[in-house]
Amino acid sequence: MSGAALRLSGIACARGGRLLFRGVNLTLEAGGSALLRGPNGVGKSSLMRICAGLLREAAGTVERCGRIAMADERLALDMEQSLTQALSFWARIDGADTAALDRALSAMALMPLRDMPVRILSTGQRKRAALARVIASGAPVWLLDEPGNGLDDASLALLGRCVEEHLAGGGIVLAASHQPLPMRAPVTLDMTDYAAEDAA
Ligand SMILES: Nc1ncnc2c1ncn2[C@@H]1O[C@H](COP(=O)(O)OP(=O)(O)OP(=O)(O)O)[C@@H](O)[C@H]1O
Repeated sequence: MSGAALRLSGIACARGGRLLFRGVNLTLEAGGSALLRGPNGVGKSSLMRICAGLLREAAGTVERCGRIAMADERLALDMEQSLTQALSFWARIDGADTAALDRALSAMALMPLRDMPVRILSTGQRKRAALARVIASGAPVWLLDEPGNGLDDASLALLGRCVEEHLAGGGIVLAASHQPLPMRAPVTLDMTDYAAEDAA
């Protein structure tokens, strides 16, 4: 994963014709992590989507080196399939092999649930499944939007271990969260510092 990077320069974001924030600069190189903080509606998810290339920036530049995997509130797993089948769909797209998927399932303590239909999984189990997809992808750049939502203490600790291993292997993690996350010394961006005057 050496060579992974995410570089934001002078990023501004407008939604619904309203300028939300501007002037966001952030450079993450291999092994780097950052945490986005700030109140509801300040634009954390919007910035994540700009980083993923899912939303166009109103100004500035985004430089991405390495594939990106994102986990947000959208589960994007087929409810009618078993957890393994649903994750295998993405593993094929991501170019991940069965061993990588099994490692990700184990990392998120999902092995006992692997044959369960996605629709019966609990909130926290679904969140762990979404994280397993990111882990299995092998993408160096992880974008985690509220990854701790619904996770109990044990699952949060699992997430912390996965993040640590990913960073140690030269990966990059950008997370947005209202709750403390088990990340060691991330760069912290308070998005209120970048709020546009006309943002409500
Ligand atoms: N598709 C859209 N069209 C117009 N406005 C939008 C759209 N999506 C989001 N917004 C607005 O953009 C603003 C920022 O939303 P965003 O989800 O980025 O905030 P956030 O900081 O992640 O909030 P939260 O802490 O609640 O998750 C909000 O005011 C929201 O209503």
